[in-house]
Amino acid sequence: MSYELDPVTIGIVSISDRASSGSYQDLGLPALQDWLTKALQNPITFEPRLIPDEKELISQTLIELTTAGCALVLTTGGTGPAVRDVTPEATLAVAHKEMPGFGEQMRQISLTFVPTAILSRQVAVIRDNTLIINLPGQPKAIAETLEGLKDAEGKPLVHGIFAAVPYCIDLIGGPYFETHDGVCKAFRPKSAIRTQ
Ligand SMILES: Nc1ncnc2c1ncn2[C@@H]1O[C@H](COP(=O)(O)OP(=O)(O)OP(=O)(O)O)[C@@H](O)[C@H]1O
Ligand SMILES: Nc1nc2c(c(=O)[nH]1)N[C@H]1C(S)=C(S)[C@@H](COP(=O)(O)O)O[C@H]1N2
Repeated sequence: MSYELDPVTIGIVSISDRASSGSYQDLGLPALQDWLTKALQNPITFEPRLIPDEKELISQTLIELTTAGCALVLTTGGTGPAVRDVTPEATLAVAHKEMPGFGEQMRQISLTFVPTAILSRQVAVIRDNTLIINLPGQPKAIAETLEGLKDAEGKPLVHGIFAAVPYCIDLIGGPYFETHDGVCKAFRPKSAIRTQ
């Protein structure tokens, strides 16, 4: 590689009534940060937020992170059918464009792990130059949905959603995300691959 890696700012948002009030330890932010640090070659600045399941607060937080220059915002939690689960509504409220493929693929991946994957209403949207993606709240679901399912030799059986994230960010005018192929191979058309 003969070029400098772009620095990237990533918002990570854990949405949980109990973790944000201290009833249990938040495992969402560490899981997001660990996976992204493992998967990306770029220098990363994280913007972490731990908030309760309040629609207005979630929307405000997403707007704030978009304005702060995050190319990517990943949320975890609050995507289910329970009364307090409002993350998809809060995300759609700040959307300029919907990206339904991410939610469809995540449910597809998660169904290989748990039959209740169909209960997750997760969405992905674009606001200005930021891609915002909802992940389920179970901390283990974070790596599962981002990375997908691999066989014993590490060959992908179901592609994780992160494979499509770098090219999406290229298309909305963000920094060039470079992954570690062993964790997650980013897919780009040949014409979009940076060589210098
Ligand atoms: N931030 C978190 N840290 C640790 N575990 C979590 C977190 N968020 C969710 N979980 C676990 O995943 C389960 C499903 O997540 P979900 O988002 O549906 O939470 P919940 O049951 O609505 O409660 P809460 O919002 O208080 O976390 C939780 O019951 C909890 O066991
Ligand atoms: N990969 C994966 N996806 C998953 C799960 C899981 O354990 N692993 N849990 C499911 C369950 S039980 C629910 S209710 C929905 C919504 O979860 P959330 O409200 O925590 O976001 O995500 C689903 N998706």
